[in-house]
Amino acid sequence: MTVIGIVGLPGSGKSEAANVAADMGVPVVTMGDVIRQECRDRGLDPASDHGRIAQALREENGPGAIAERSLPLIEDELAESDTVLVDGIRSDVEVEAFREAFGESFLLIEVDAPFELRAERLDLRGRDDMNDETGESLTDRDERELGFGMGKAIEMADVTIENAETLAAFQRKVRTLLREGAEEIER
Ligand SMILES: Nc1ncnc2c1ncn2[C@@H]1O[C@H](COP(=O)(O)OP(=O)(O)OP(=O)(O)O)[C@@H](O)[C@H]1O
Repeated sequence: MTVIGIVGLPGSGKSEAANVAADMGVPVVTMGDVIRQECRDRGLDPASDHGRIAQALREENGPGAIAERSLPLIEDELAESDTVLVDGIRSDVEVEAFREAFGESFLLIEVDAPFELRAERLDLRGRDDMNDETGESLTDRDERELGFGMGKAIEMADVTIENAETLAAFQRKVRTLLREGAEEIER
């Protein structure tokens, strides 16, 4: 059994790593789904209330709340598949929740790409890499994510995958790591 978590700054390539897993038949549990479900349970619209409900869940049930609520979803997938990938980890507290639940079977992967490449890939060009739709610059977004504890989560990673070359090269690295990581833990 292997549970693989993915961390990295905005635009580093976390979703692309999850896509590789899905293409390999590895189920992907997205922690955002927990928040979207909670929005619906509270009669709210996930599109507009996602951020507020994520914050409310953490305030009401502690900083590990979203990780805790994703555990049953992961366990359901583990009933069918030896490896499951978890996308959406935002903090060290969440990493600790997964380490507690899965012990040595939890492998944390960091995806890393330089700021300029992340800005380019997120199509944020011009002054201070501002996103015209949200009015938030990539610098601000990085700071917001680091404020949640993403920096500490990244420091806890077991493996780093660099994503500074082509998408095909990155996909190859992720495929290799998904295969080798699983084998290593089974040994
Ligand atoms: N090596 C690469 N070459 C070119 N484009 C890439 C590469 N890696 C990722 N991208 C593209 O960059 C964008 C950001 O990648 P992705 O969505 O995987 O990042 P993320 O870490 O999930 O970001 P976020 O935190 O914003 O959800 C996507 O459009 C993706 O297709």
